[in-house]
Amino acid sequence: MTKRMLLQYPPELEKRYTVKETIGSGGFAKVKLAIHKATGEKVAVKVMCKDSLGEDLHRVQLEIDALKSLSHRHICQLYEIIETPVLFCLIMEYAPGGELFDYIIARDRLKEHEAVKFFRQIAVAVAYCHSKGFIHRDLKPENLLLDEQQNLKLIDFGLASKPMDVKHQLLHTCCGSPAYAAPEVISGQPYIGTEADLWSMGVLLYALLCGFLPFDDDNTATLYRLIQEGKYKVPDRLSKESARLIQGLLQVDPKRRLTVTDLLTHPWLCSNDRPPVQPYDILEDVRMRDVDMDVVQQMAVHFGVSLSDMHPLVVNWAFDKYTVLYLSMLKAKENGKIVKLSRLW
Ligand SMILES: O=C(Nc1ccc2c(c1)CNCC2)c1ccc(F)cc1
Repeated sequence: MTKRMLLQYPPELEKRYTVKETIGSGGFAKVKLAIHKATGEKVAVKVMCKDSLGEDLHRVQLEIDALKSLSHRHICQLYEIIETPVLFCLIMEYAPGGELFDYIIARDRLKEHEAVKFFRQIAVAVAYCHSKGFIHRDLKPENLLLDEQQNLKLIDFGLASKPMDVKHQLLHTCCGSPAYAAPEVISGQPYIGTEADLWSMGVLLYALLCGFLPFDDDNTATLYRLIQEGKYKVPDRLSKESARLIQGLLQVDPKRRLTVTDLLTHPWLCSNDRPPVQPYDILEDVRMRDVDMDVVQQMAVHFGVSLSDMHPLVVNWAFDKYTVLYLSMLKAKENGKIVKLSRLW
């Protein structure tokens, strides 16, 4: 991060948000907590400095394209994009529970029933991404956040890819975190992204249930060998069903590996009289639902325009100040909060 960036945020950001402390910093991004002034709602602002992105600049475009296309209860919602000649600012849904990684560490490991709850959420989110033609390619507990209801939100599509044919198009880039990377990814062979994501989910499930990684070594070459051998210890305390699911995902041969459809119908996910995982309902995509005209009416008063002028600005879904206001108002409403918008004029 350059010093310069910390001193000045875009006026567009300062005008409508009160930027607070840093809540995360990854490779080429810093995440700040911010308050959306109009609604008082907390948001996360992912700030990326263009000139320090270098060849990663295209990854930001990939992440933006992915986030614009994805709308799901277990994917962190994009609210607004503010771009300047030097910065990208992605205003995202805030997840107050922080990273699943910290949640596991704090408990050493999860009890089976809690792992099932979380893993079902991850499985439906990944199935939805794949159905929309996106591969995540960096599935790990650090990229899964907890919201106020302790439900998971998937973040960080910075390594995502959208091959033309998500099921068959071969990918070549070796990326993601080594410990979660599939054997075919680290061996540099062309690979199918969906299959690689399913391997990562096997590593993730193992980490949830055991509190440590199946393949781990400080020496990267050794770690790669362990992954390619695909041999790992299964602690005795794991149930047979969960061990079988992990085995189905951690198949070195991607053609023998479970698919996300196998996953969604696996006994371990559909066990203990759990209802079968609901197929994605397109009404989950807020853009497919009827517009909440009460919210649009409040927005029209706020901006001092007519309802008929306000409506097209909302359904335009430009991820601008209208999108963030509409989505923040909906979220506040869902959480039972009454938001009184002040008049801007
Ligand atoms: O909400 C986020 N992070 C977050 C939120 C709360 C807390 C943390 C991170 C970490 N410390 C505990 C509290 C967040 C949201 C979107 C995103 F792209 C990246 C991060």
